[in-house]
Amino acid sequence: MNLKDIYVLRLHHRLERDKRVTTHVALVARAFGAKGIFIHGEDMNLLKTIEKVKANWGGKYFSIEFVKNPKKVVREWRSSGGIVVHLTMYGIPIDNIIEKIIEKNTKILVIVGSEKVEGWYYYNSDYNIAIGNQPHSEVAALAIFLDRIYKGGELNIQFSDAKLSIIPQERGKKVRKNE
Ligand SMILES: C[S@@+](CC[C@H](N)C(=O)[O-])C[C@H]1O[C@@H](n2cnc3c(N)ncnc32)[C@H](O)[C@@H]1O
Repeated sequence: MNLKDIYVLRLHHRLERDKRVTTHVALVARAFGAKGIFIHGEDMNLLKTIEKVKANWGGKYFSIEFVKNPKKVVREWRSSGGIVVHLTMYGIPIDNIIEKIIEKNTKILVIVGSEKVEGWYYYNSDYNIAIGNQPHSEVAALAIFLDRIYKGGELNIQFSDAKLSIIPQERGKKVRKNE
């Protein structure tokens, strides 16, 4: 599967409160076909966790960048020709817009929030997209967005640099060590 130029911007990572959720956002981003993540904040434990996953399971290209100014990331993304998608329960249903986004065939920055998201992001994103209009989770929203973009193909991602690969089993666990 060819990966698209998709990056995630995780807003407002609070060290203690969000450490697990932001880690899960990054894990989903890598596993389901994003090329990297910008995290508003800094968290060296998160970095260590994701680097360890990359070292064992592959995807060394997957980038993690901690940023102090997420608005600058959005501005620069748009001025370099990419589109910005903000995932929010207040947005337009994904089914109404996904084909248009796929057709644009350009790089995508996907914004997910943590606590209340500032109005600025609603007005400076190209699309405010709802994954259903109920409140749920940034992890679920990102997973479903990537799944719609790749139409399910992301579930078959193979990382050519993986040291470990799973051999699927009906029961039990089988892991192969790659040369
Ligand atoms: C726990 S929610 C908090 C939302 C916050 N109350 C707000 O006003 O934006 C954290 C993030 O999950 C994502 N999210 C939650 N429900 C969503 C939905 N139905 N559709 C799209 N994204 C959603 C959004 O990115 C949101 O910023």
